[in-house]
Formats: sequence, C-alpha cells, structure tokens
Amino acid sequence: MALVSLLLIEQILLLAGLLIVVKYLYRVTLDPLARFPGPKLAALTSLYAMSYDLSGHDPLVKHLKTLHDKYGPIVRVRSNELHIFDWKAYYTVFKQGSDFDRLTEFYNSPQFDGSFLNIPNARVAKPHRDLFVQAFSKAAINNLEPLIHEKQVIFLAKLNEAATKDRSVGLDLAFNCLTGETVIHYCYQMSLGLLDEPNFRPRLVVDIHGFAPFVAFFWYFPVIGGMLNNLIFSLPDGIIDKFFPAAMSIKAVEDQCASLINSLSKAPPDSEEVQSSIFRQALNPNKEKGQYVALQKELTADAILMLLAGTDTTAHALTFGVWAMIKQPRMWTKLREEISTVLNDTQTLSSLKSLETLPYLRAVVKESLRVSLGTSARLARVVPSAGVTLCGRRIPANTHISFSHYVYNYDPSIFEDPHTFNPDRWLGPDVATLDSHMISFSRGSRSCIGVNLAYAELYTTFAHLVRRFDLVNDGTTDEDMDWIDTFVPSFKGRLRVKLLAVE
Ligand code: HEM
Repeated sequence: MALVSLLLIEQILLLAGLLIVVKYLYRVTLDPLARFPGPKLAALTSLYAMSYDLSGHDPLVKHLKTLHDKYGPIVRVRSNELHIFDWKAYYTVFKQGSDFDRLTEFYNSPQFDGSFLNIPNARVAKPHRDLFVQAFSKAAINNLEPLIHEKQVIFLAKLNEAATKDRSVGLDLAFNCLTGETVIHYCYQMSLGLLDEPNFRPRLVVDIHGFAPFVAFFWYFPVIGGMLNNLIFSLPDGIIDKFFPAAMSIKAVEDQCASLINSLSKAPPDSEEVQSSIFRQALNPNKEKGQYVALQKELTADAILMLLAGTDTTAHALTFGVWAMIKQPRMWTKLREEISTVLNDTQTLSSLKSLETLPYLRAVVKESLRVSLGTSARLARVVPSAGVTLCGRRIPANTHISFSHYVYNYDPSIFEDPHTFNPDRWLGPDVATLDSHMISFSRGSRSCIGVNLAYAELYTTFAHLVRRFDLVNDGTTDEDMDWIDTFVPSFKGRLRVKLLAVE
C-alpha cells in the first residue's frame, strides 16, 4: 500500500515537473510575447525582476535603460510584461479616456481597498474620482494658503530651534512631517501632531518608512501578501503593536479616518465641518447629475489614500532638490537672491502668487520633480481586448505593459546630461519641450489629483527654507540618498543636516 502511494506521489511530482517544463518552453517559443526581445530568464520567470526588486539594492527600474539600449524600445521584463520606452507609446497609453486598465497586482494594497486608486478602469473610476477633483483645483488650493502658511510657521520655527541648538536634523523625515501634516489638515481638518515631535520622528512616519522594504514583496506575491495582511490585522491590538508596529500605525490612521467619515456623514450637509472638508461633494452627491454615491467604507479608503499619496511624493521632491543644492551651493545662493526680491526679511512669509512669478524657483521646483520621479515603480497597464500597435509592433490583448518614470525622466534625448541636477535647463529655449515631457505627476485620466497642492507646498517650502537658512551636510552620503523602489523611491539613509539661520 505504502509503495503504491509512493509511486503515485512520484507520478504526480513528475507530471507537475513536466507541466512546469512545458509552461516554460511555451513562454520562450509559442507564446505571442516570445517575439519580443529581452533577457531569457525574464521571459521564463518573474525571478529575474524579483532578483532586483527584492534585493534591497538596485531595483529593476534602474537597469531598464541598459536593457532598452541593448534590446530596443520594447523589452520583455517578465513572462507577461513588456517594458516600453517610447514617448509616442507613452502618450498613447497615458491619455485622457485611456482604456488601458491599471494592473491590479501593482495597486493591490489592502489599505486602499475601496478607494478610487484601486479601480483599474479609468472610465469606471472617473465618477468616484470626480468627487474630489474640485477640492484639489487650483482655485481651491489658492484658498488654502493660510493653512499652508500655518504649517510652514511651525516647521520653520522647529528648524530655527534646531539651528539655535546646533542640532542635526533628518530633513527628509522633517519634510514628510510637513507634507503629511498639511495634507492631513486639509483632508481631515485635524492634526496627527506630526510636527509636534522633537527631531521630526513621529511614530507614524518612522513606522511607514520602516515598512517600505516589504512593499515589493506584495507585487510579486499578492495572494500571500493579502493573506498575511488579513492575518496581521485580525490579531489583537497589543500583539500587532508589539510585533508589527507599522501595521499598528496604519490601523490607528484607518480608525481615525473611519471615525472622521462617520462623524462627517452625521453632520448637517451645510455645516462648516462638512463644507470645509474635501469630502463635501462626496457626502452630498448630486444624484440628478449622476454623481457617484460612495459608501462610507470607500470614503475611508479615499481618506487613507490622500494621506499616503500626498506625503512622501512631495517630501521626496523637496529632499532630492535640497540634497542636490547642498552639493551645488551656488544654486542655493542664486535662489536666495531671487527670493529676496519678493521677501526682504526672514520673519514674514511670501504669498504663493509672488513666489510663482520667480523663474529660478520655478526651475528648481521642476528639476526637483524630474529627478524625484513621483513614482519610481513600473507603472503597469493592461492592453485592452482589441490589442494595440506600439512602436510598430502588435501587442496582444491582456499583455501587461509598463512604463517607468526613471527611464523617461532621465531620457538624455530630452533632458541633456540627465543625471545632473540642473534647474537652468528649465530656463532655456527648450522649456516648452521639457514641459511637454514632464510626467512626474503622470498624464491622462489617472494623473495625480494633488498636483496643485504639491506645487503650492513645493514653492512655499523651498522659498522659505532657502530664504531663512544655510544648510551644512552632517555626514549624509550619496549612498544614503540612493533609493530602492517601493512604488515611490525610498531612501537608503537619511538626509542629515545642520542649519544656520541667516539674518
Ligand atoms: C510632488 C508631489 C506628487 C507627485 C510627483 C505625485 C505623483 C503622482 C503620480 C505619478 C500618480 C499616478 C500614479 C499611477 O498612475 O499609478 C499620482 C496619483 C495620485 N496622487 Fe499624486 N503626486 C504628488 C502629490 C500628491 C498630493 C499632494 C496628493 C494629495 C492628496 C496626491 C494624490 C494623488 C492621488 C489621490 C492619486 C491617484 C489618482 C488616481 O488613481 O486616479 N498626490 N500622483
């Protein structure tokens, strides 16, 4: 009997092995994607991509340019994923009304479940997303100046205190506290106290950064990742807190978001509480006009989305820009000279309107956005049922195609000497071409909803930081400022500086 079982197991294993071999053979021979060039291992298995993305060192996106140089504009980077480096193809896919859906496994974070981010199809997502578009319009953000200034005052005062005490500051985390606090206050009319902590190291920010190295695991093992997530979040709070502090921090924010939405939905629609909230339209949808009626669970997920999408991205642009200018201090000096034309003392704050007139400041903001990428991940989309022709090649339906900002934003044919931080490029005769290739906020129907808020924060923070302080590098290395791909870039170390207040 035992012998029969053993033989059966052996045959099952043999069959399974055979099926795997057939599957791999198919991938490199009969599979329609076998016609596309790329590393052989990548065509066979995701291990190729994983070996970079899960290594904790250089992610796959940093190797894509080399692969494109070798194989051309379309490279097969996984058995069912083609990475594309071609501007025309980019604009075909990332356009208004695009029918290329988001690839769910790259957007599968359970925390965003129910938010419009996780709806793959742009047309389906639109009514839900539209509930927030007005709240992030340029006019709405212009009215937000008092709030942005209120947060700046606290931020600058804390920096001043650090300068007085000659204390080292982790400026990247400090920027996270500022941007997080600004977006939280705007979205939820409350403070999470991110700017209150000494040394800018509030638990939420530290924990979320601590979790970053695990993000890529969820892309490649979405099912196990989802199960782990459910398991962890079902544990008693005490255990989550002890063993999974990042999960506990997220859970605390989720609970706060849920109670905020709950309280807003009970308040009278015309109350100040509701009207000053970004959820004003979502809580009072005009059904006759066909506006989307969102569930409370969906709005809670939207609230979490705003916090996580609106914090790191803006903070990164500031960090990349400041680090580059620490290494090239003449830019700091030039920027200060320009800012001083609209802000002649170090005590007051300038209006956004004045700052927006300053060409060099604009150039620094644009260049910081370019080098910081926005999202570092391969933004992946699914080819619709009709298939598509890109770069003169027919690509079948359901193929996953991806586009990385790292390849596009550092394209030497558009951005000369792309690895050099050079704001002056945005002041030259090619500025219209550069602007039309600025994709850090993405393009089309799923581009960033927070672009106006991000610009307002970038102009205001760069201007006042540069006007009030000189920065001295406190041991930060290029290796610290190198990054891994966790959907957004995550720095390997901290941007440590000391500040000298200027008169
Ligand atoms: C420098 C700052 C920022 C950059 C570079 C940036 C970049 C991006 C990019 C590239 C996307 C598209 C991602 C994709 O297709 O998968 C995106 C989406 C999004 N961003 Fe931003 N972002 C920034 C700041 C903000 C801020 C301040 C908010 C405020 C709430 C925000 C909210 C969102 C949301 C909600 C989405 C999802 C849009 C959708 O699913 O249709 N972002 N952002």
